Amino acid sequence: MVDIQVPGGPVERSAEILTPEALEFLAGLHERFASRRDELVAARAGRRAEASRTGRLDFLPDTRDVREGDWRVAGAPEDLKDRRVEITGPTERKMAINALNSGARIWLADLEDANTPHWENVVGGQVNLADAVRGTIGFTSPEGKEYTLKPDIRHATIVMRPRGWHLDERHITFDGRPAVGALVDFGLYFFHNAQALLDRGSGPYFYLPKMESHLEARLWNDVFTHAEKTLGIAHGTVRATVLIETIPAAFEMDEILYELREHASGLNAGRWDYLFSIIKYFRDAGADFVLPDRNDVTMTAPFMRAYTELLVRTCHRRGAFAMGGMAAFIPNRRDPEVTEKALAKVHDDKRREAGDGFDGSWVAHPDLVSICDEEFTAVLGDRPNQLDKLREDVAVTADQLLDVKSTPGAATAAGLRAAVDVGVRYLASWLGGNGAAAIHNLMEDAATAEISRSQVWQWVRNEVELDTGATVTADLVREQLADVRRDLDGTPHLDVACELFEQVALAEEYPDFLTLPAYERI
Ligand SMILES: CC(=O)SCCNC(=O)CCNC(=O)[C@H](O)C(C)(C)COP(=O)(O)OP(=O)(O)OC[C@H]1O[C@@H](n2cnc3c(N)ncnc32)[C@H](O)[C@@H]1OP(=O)(O)O
Ligand SMILES: O=CC(=O)O
Ligand SMILES: [Mg+2]
Repeated sequence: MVDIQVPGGPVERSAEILTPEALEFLAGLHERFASRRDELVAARAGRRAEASRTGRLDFLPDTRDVREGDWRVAGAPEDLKDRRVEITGPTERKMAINALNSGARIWLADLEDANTPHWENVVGGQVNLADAVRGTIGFTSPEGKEYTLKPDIRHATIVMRPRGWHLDERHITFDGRPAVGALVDFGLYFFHNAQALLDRGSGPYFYLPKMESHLEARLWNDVFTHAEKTLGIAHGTVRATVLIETIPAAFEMDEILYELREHASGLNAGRWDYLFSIIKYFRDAGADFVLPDRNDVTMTAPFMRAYTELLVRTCHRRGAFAMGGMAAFIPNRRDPEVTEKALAKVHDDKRREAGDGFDGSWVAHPDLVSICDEEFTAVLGDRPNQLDKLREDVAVTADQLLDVKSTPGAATAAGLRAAVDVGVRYLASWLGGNGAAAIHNLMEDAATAEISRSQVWQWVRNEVELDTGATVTADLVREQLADVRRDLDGTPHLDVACELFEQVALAEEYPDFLTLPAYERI
């Protein structure tokens, strides 16, 4: 008998979610899969160190048969055939309703980049998802505004994103060991909703983040198969879209789809974590891997083009959906000038993706749904997707995926200041329970904040010279941090945010994820 404890204690409506049966189901997942997860996460460091030492990664020789073989992923269920617009957002109650009502085809219900895993958010997110699945979700704002699902419209199909493999959930323990965050998020959602979703003509659909190898995808596939069998749900009911958002995963797109082929729906070009991963992977590999200011690195940089072209090519060859990523520009309903610029940038981004062959893309805000829809509809016409656009013209090499040094742009003092400023502001927001925030009119979340702090770490390590002639040193960063702290005086959680920023941007030993030390502080 596994000893199941919930040190997180009761929160609003937790009794509906943390039922004895649901906890037993989680214990079963934990027993079967937690140690494999530990081994896979531990294996990441060795591969990373070797890539950094050699400055190389390559397609795997052992899986050539998979890359060259003729196989396809499972067909799409009806409500995943048209994915031209997907709105992402946290599972907070009001935003959940707004997302479902937004006109987007899909709502990526995010327990990951956009979520702080406060226990209230973890459980509250599951409460909101269960109500959303059943169509009963409602909310009254403190100002008295009523939110309900609009009648007579198609509500967005729910695709839930659990945490990545690296995070624990310490508010549930099994034999004294913290639960695996990803298994808690997946397990609770699947346990409570898989059958209810099927009864409504949908299904249990997932986005899978931050994987670094096809073996991690195999683990997810085994989790799905076990969960389906345990609850008597037909094998192959789950559909998963995998974010290709780490540099090693870009070398294993075929293999990842192959492992999940009975459950796979597609791949997504998660551009922000991808940039973070490249910096992280090659942070100590020398000047060839040093990127310019974050805002200079656009999707037209050669290495980003190589990545997205390869993703579309790989997906369509396998009958899988190729999903575009997030333009970080967001409108500001109080500032028409900001809004106009944001809309133009998002138009450009979605137009490029639709032209490249993507089947749909992400938006961060309801006011952007119509733009993404317009750009994809202009290319798709009456077709629900463009899986038939095979992109046989594309041939991408390892060198192209790793060609960071051809990225135009410069490392500037303003860029350094922005990285410190955004990093601290985001951490303060995250600590307060908001994992996504509008900062200087850009959407910031865990992935974009990872770029900021990793870039600072890399610039210090490589003694990068800025446009002003100054060399980036830990002392220079500390000066910037002191300025930012003065600017933000009075911001909730500022002291801890600054301490954390210093830790994740300047520690000699680079922390793998900023959310790991940050989780210790909530
Ligand atoms: C790298 C990646 O992983 S990207 C995916 C993860 N990131 C995300 O999902 C971020 C999603 N976006 C957001 O969280 C928000 O848009 C933010 C935090 C960036 C900005 O939010 P706000 O400051 O509230 O924006 P704003 O004030 O313009 O919102 C206007 C309305 O739109 C709603 N809204 C804004 N974004 C969303 C969204 N993504 N989903 C649903 N509703 C939304 C707000 O709740 C608000 O509703 P109301 O008028 O009923 O009060
Ligand atoms: O999850 C998406 C990303 O860009 O990161
Ligand atoms: Mg991401």
